[in-house]
Amino acid sequence: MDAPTTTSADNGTSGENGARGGGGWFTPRKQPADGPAASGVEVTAGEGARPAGDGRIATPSRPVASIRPVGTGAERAAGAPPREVTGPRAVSAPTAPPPPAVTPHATPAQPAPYGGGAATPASPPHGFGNGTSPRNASRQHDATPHGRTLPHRSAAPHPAHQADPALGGAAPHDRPATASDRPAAGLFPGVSDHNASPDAILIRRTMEEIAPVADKVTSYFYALLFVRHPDLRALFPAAMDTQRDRLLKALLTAAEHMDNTPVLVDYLEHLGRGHRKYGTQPAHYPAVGEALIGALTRYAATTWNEETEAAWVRAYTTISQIMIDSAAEDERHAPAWWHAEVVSHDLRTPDIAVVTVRPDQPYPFLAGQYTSLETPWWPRIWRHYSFAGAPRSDGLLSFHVKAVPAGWVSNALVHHARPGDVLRLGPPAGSMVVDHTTDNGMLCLGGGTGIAPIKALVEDVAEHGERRPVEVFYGARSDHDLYDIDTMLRLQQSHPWLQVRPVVDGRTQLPDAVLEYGPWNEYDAFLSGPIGMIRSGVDTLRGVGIPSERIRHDSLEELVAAAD
Ligand SMILES: NC(=O)C1=CN([C@@H]2O[C@H](COP(=O)(O)OP(=O)(O)OC[C@H]3O[C@@H](n4cnc5c(N)ncnc54)[C@H](O)[C@@H]3O)[C@@H](O)[C@H]2O)C=CC1
Repeated sequence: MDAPTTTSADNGTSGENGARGGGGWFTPRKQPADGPAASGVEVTAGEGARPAGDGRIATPSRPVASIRPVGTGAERAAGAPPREVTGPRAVSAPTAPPPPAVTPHATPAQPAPYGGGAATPASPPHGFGNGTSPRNASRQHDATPHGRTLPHRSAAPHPAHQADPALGGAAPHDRPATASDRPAAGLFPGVSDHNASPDAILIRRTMEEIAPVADKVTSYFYALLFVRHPDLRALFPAAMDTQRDRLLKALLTAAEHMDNTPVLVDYLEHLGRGHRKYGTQPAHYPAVGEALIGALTRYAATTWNEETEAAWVRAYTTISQIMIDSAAEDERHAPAWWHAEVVSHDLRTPDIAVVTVRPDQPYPFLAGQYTSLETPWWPRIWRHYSFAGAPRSDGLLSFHVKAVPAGWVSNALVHHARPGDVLRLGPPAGSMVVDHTTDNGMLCLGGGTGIAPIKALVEDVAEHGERRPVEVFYGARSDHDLYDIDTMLRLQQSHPWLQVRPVVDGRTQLPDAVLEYGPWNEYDAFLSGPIGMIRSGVDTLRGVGIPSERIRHDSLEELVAAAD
């Protein structure tokens, strides 16, 4: 799953209503000179195109000429000139999968053409705050010959983060809490326009306007993208369902945290690194940016004007640059993905398997993190799975997988994967990790297969030789579903500081079970499991006096995406 947040939340879904699957045709307000009309095709809300014939051509009001790649951060640092890109059509066809989840792309090397001023390294978008590059503001940097900066970064995953009060909870390692992680109270309930930058206000207004037609916006975005760059379509998964939802969520996240530079930069850097496994190249970013602006132009008609467009171009340009730079930096010390051979497959129940793999090269991660995983049966469909153990000396990695109805990846892993099969793994992510700088007690709630990262945390504490109290509540629907209880009880036998309490549904459910024990106000809390459990768990733990910033769990949004 993903970064921790302490907010209670909805299920993180959006854009699911209505027109999914591409109903209708859409008519643009204007027809650009070199858009789909020029190529004789018409954009639909689906994912393809057909020959134009009745004038219903869907494109942005004008080409987004400023959205252009400038190469990798490494190239720029080496003094390489920006690539020659004259407009949307000049972007060369990519050779590998483009960005799945995210939005923006482009780079700040040329003035934005929309009257909003230039988005250049020397003149960063004010939407990111006070004339300071978001990258500059977030951490220490090395100056490059071009005046841009590159962050210091180690090959290892981030250490545990301290809480970020801006999020009301643990700081995100990978992504900040999104609007969808919050109780419904408007699109950006935790955000006020007071003190917001002008660009942030404009962008949020756009997001508010498109929210009711989010699914159409997303479909139209992909239609524009694939019409203009048909070669990109084959590089996305055959089924775009989850993909389409992720776009808007990424936008919401970026928009919500537009003025929270450290949070935004952390999120985008993670996103940039994560996109390497899709084969995303700098040249893909302009293509996506053009499609994004085209879709917003079409569906944010009320709030859209030159000023708003300029704000989006600035924001997108900066967002893209951060992602491109972080990918380039990551490339210096980590592969884009790992191959991992299945070495054992242990079917614990008819629908739960413990799958152990051997990566083809060292895989550094922290206990409590998760990875993204692709099976050979469903190419380009990636799902998140938490590591079910702390790093091992033999380098093996284990995952607990439950096959869920209609879950492509989970069913493949439980019912088809066998020793010898080769999977692909993305980079580690997530910050539900142990803070070894404190000796606070740890209260851990694991529901169902959510026990996997809890087991990893326990092993991590054991390996550090700490004697802090660790209390694990392991929830399951029945005795039979406590598929890993033997392992947990063995750990308890070995470690006097560990208490494991199985909680089988009945008189009480998992979060409520903690009320019979305690006090917990001196504990750090870790929640892992179904979304409903995490939501009610957060409420319960706050209720017993654990401050929000000491409650950690993975992103609810990613948990939704992981649920198949
Ligand atoms: N890092 C993480 O957060 C991880 C999350 N997961 C997620 O955990 C889930 C596990 O699914 P299953 O094994 O089928 O679990 P499940 O649906 O059988 O639930 C397990 C237990 O969680 C508790 N629970 C479930 N829903 C609850 C609710 N609404 N309120 C309070 N307590 C509730 C109950 O005690 C239940 O017995 C999956 O959705 C998976 O994606 C799995 C691994 C890691």
